[in-house]
Amino acid sequence: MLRLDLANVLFERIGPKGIDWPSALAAHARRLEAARDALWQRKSNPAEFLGWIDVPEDTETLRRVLRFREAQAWVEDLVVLGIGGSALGAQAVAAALGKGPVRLHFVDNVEPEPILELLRKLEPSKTLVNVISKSGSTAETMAAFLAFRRWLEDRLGPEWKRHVVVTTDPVKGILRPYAQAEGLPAFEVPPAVGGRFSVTCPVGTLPLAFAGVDLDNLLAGARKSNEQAGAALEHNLPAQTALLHHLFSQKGHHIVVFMPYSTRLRYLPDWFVQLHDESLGKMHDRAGQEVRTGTTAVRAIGTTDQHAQVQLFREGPYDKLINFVRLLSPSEDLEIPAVRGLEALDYLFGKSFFELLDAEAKATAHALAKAGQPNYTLTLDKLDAYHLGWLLQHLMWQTAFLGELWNINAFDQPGVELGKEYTYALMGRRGWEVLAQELRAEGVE
Ligand SMILES: O=P(O)(O)OC[C@H]1O[C@](O)(CO)[C@@H](O)[C@@H]1O
Repeated sequence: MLRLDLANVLFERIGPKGIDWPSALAAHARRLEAARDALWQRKSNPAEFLGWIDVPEDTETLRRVLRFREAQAWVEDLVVLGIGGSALGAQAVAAALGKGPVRLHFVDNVEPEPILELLRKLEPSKTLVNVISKSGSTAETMAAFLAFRRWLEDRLGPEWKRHVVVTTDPVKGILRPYAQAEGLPAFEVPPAVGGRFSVTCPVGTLPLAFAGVDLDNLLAGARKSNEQAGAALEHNLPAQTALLHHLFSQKGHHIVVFMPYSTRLRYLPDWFVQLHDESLGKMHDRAGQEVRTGTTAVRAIGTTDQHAQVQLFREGPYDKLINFVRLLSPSEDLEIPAVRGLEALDYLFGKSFFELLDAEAKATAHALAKAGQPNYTLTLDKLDAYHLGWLLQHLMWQTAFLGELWNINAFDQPGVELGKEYTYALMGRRGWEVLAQELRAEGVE
């Protein structure tokens, strides 16, 4: 189960900063129901970018992915060339559930030193490169592809083609025709699925197949979230958490801390940050009015960040809503041993590490509540593919519901374009000479 514990957002627990949940839910019932119905109705229209709702149903594509993985038994290292939504989902799930033996590497930056370090370490004949770009135009990913393709060809000759697999849009961009011309295997990012919503399609499943993740259960978990997202409000978890975010943003809580108590989930906040920020930080609403929506997602990991950020979360401004994620059981546990001479630590003797982790999560949530800092907890029975798939899809639904509540398009990202265009100009790309001149006049060269 994925459950919501909202005790620490209620008046009774956190005082005047809190909410009266039953009344809030009743007051927003019609809006939330309208949002739910609108999302389900619009999903068949590709222009709405709601294709991620149906992707977990597509077990046929998953079978193709798994067959491809089985046919590449020789792979020892898989290098993912992708950025943002084309890397973060697979990275988060692989860190949480990856079993090996294939080692995964994510190249999502263009800093030369780490790329060189990786290239020096890899054995080309045992390496498969998965270039992932929906648009096929992202400079970082394309630069990495040019470098890895050359590296493979220099070392393997014409054999390099066995070592590349492409994941891109079925028609748009330059990667699809290139893959066809070179005879490279290629998988699709469905046109109606944006990068940050793509973890359950081959963008995520192909690398995760090499990481040994139980993908049938990952998709089954995502389908469970779909079931909830279509349900009546009292069972509709994403509608409820979206409402929490909406209510607290209205109260001036413009920061959302996403804090799983798990090192295995250490990359999940990175995935959430892109999902949340790129989807919800918008200048205009659907009617074209300037609205400047959004709350800023912040990454944190429990218990680690108790010793870095919790001071601020407790005593700093009342501008945050903290979303804890807590596991209810460990996959394995370790006893903390008793040691003579260290009796001052006897409160730990004989307890387990999981007990300590759990106590710290509850203690921190309550300490924040005592200070009037609103926080809620999503609990997962355990960390497995099913529950993680459920959580990922839940967070996508939450984002979609918030987009509806704020009347914005949660599925585009116009704000990143100008920076890309300036980069083209600075790099001397053909066709961008005028912009390059403008930049020079503005002192940017
Ligand atoms: O898959 P692509 O097209 O390379 O895009 C990578 C990322 O770049 C963005 O388009 C914008 O930064 C993200 O939305 C996306 O996840």
